[in-house]
Amino acid sequence: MQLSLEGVSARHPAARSGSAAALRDCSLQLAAGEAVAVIGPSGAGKTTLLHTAALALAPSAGTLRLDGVEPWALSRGALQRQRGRLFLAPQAPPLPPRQRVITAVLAGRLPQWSLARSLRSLFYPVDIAAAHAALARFDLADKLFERVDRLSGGERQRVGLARALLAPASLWLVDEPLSALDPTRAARAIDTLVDEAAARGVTLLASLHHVEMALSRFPRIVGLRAGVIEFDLPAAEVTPDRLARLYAHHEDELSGPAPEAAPLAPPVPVAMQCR
Ligand SMILES: Nc1ncnc2c1ncn2[C@@H]1O[C@H](COP(=O)(O)OP(=O)(O)OP(=O)(O)O)[C@@H](O)[C@H]1O
Repeated sequence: MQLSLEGVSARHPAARSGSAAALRDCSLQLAAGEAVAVIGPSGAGKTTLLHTAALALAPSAGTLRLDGVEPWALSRGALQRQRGRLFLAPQAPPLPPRQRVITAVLAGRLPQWSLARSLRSLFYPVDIAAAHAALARFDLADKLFERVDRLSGGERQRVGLARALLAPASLWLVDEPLSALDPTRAARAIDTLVDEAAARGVTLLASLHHVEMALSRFPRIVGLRAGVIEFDLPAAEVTPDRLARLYAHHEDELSGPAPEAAPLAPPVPVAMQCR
């Protein structure tokens, strides 16, 4: 899927109406199948950008297009269908605590299921093999029937990512997928996401705190600071000098969060595919 933002401004998903824009005059084009990482210091607007691209948040100015279509100009039903073509993995996946992992992962399929099938799957999970395979890609196959509230923060985060592999989406928007993962799991998780997106021809836009991981895994890097795109470059052209300017006064964030030490951000409201 192609994603196009032209002069887009937006408020943070948890902000009250009337508050200042967290994303300002942002223009960005992603071709179908492209993989792009967004980096920048805390508060730069990465979450706001991803939620805007995911149609969870209407721009306060500018134009957003998906495959040339302006979703916010469509009827409510058509907008909802466009949302069904996207997958947003928030920093803290909104997983109901008593839910089984299999149900949480199969929820990725909701946009393509009828109401009857969705309800049936709550009690008699369908496509157990697909859920198992998706979890296996994130080293969680043994957690298939575990309850979500018995998982660690890192495991919950990986369950949220495994959902992408079941979603009927052609654009994945992944917000800091590594914050609760140790370095080895973080590398495996990001490799899985990038590889699976490439294999499926899915467009991938991911925000990452871990700059080295972004530069080594993504061909194109967008640097965001104070709601403004500072650079949009091939990874090889993101020099230490550019990074120093992007992270000025936030130098401690340049090496990424300490593994396992970084708490998950509190969930922000997300427009979910619920029936
Ligand atoms: N709950 C809130 N209400 C209003 N404004 C907020 C709220 N949370 C954040 N903001 C504003 O939105 C800006 C962008 O926040 P956003 O979460 O999009 O940045 P980010 O780059 O994802 O940060 P982080 O890396 O810490 O997750 C912040 O600098 C702040 O000004």
